[in-house]
Amino acid sequence: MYCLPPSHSLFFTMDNQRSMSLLQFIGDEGLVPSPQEEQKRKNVIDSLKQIVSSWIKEVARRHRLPKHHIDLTSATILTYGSYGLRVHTSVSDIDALCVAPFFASIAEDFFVLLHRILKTRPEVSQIHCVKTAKVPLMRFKFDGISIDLPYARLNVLYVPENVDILNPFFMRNIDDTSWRSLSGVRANKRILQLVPNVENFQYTLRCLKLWAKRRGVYGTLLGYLGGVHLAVLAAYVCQRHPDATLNALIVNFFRIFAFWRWPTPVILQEGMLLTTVDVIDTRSCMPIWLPSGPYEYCHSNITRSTFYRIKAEFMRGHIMTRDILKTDFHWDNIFEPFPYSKIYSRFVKIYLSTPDQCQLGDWVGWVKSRFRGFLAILEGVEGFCDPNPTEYVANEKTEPNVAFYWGLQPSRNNFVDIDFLEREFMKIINNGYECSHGKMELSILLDPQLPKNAQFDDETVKGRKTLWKIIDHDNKKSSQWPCDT
Ligand SMILES: Nc1ncnc2c1ncn2[C@@H]1O[C@H](COP(=O)(O)OP(=O)(O)OP(=O)(O)O)[C@@H](O)[C@H]1O
Ligand SMILES: [Mg+2]
Ligand SMILES: [Mg+2]
Repeated sequence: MYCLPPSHSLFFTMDNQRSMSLLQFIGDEGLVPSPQEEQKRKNVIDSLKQIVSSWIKEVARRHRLPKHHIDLTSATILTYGSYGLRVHTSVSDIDALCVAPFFASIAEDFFVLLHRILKTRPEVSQIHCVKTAKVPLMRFKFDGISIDLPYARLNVLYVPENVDILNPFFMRNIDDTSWRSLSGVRANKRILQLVPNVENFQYTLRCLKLWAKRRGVYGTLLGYLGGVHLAVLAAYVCQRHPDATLNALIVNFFRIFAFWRWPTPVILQEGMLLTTVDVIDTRSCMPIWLPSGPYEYCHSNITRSTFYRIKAEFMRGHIMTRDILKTDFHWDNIFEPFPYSKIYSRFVKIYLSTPDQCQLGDWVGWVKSRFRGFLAILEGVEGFCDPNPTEYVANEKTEPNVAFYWGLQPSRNNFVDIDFLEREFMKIINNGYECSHGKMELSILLDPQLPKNAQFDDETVKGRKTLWKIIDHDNKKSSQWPCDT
């Protein structure tokens, strides 16, 4: 238990020092966007609000609503995700929910008309629709910033600009898709209401997101933790330690979750709303409550292997942070990139390419959205697999490409029926894909066969090698949630 004897001033000094050096570390890492970057994001959101305001008038006209209804009607944009929690970095996406009145349909008015309007805007590029996901959305760049734009309809004619979607009035008789789309906004709002000190929570979450990315355990599509999972875990620690410093919150995070008795669900305290008997989520080995409704859980693709990896990382964090008097303590070590090439001697390489650069994003995004199925097959064959979320690009190849290297355990005979794996994975990929196909090749590599200059561990990352480069995970990712049908 991280508990300080009040008289022990050395503990307080060390605790404060570590908090200060962590704040310094966050600053040095450039995690917090500059005021200019923030202003750019605000401008983008204002523009989106204007676009949906005039779009909804046009929709009302097309539906032949009476003139006074057309004058009255309105739609808005609500931000959520890491931007809504104010824990985004300069390369994070903006998760922006379009909320409109009941008469604007998702199939025609949102995915056709609004799509057309957005497509003609000079600021918009790379726009595409993800219609078959649990949370259907449009994804595009606006002035270079990635936007996820899902859609919800409320049973009203006029949606106030800052509509309070925690108010049951607005949630009456809404359809399932709208409910799911609204749950991200609702969850964010509840989290911010439930934490005792929002600023402490935000700093803690920023640190945890960086830690999870560096340690290779960030990304729902790969079976790891997403931003929303970490937000709830961070909020849980903040609730239990309302007066703790930043250092103490991080220390407590590792301590609590290193010893958590999964699958006991992580549930934020909020009065007597929940009874654990009612809400146990039996499908996930790491159930984390989504605070948008009493029976909702964060969606998760965690597998046996990734569960093991995440738990090992919690324990590593605990062991490294538990001793407040440790003299050679440096935050750099906690956030050290996971050294794949030192840990694993075998890898499965997933190589994806397209003839054309502009097809690559869609192809890679789709294949990533099918990783869950491939992971299950690979785990069945190999027993264990560590899906390193980092995307690498082979610059020596002429075709646009992305490669993944997932760690495998040593095997006695090293035989893997790669053709079988490739066939099975292709079956999963082919199911439902409508755009033009790229190439997908699987191979098994032993450690010495890794591309010499790939940035696999901390030393090479610091070495800034040029032949292979890492695509920034934030920048290049396709959202974990929407593709996950
Ligand atoms: N697995 C999930 N289960 C439930 N809700 C999810 C899940 N993944 C995403 N969401 C919802 O969508 C929002 C945006 O997801 P997104 O993938 O953009 O992550 P994020 O929290 O914004 O972090 P990042 O900074 O990586 O974008 C989340 O905050 C959450 O409300
Ligand atoms: Mg996001
Ligand atoms: Mg997103």
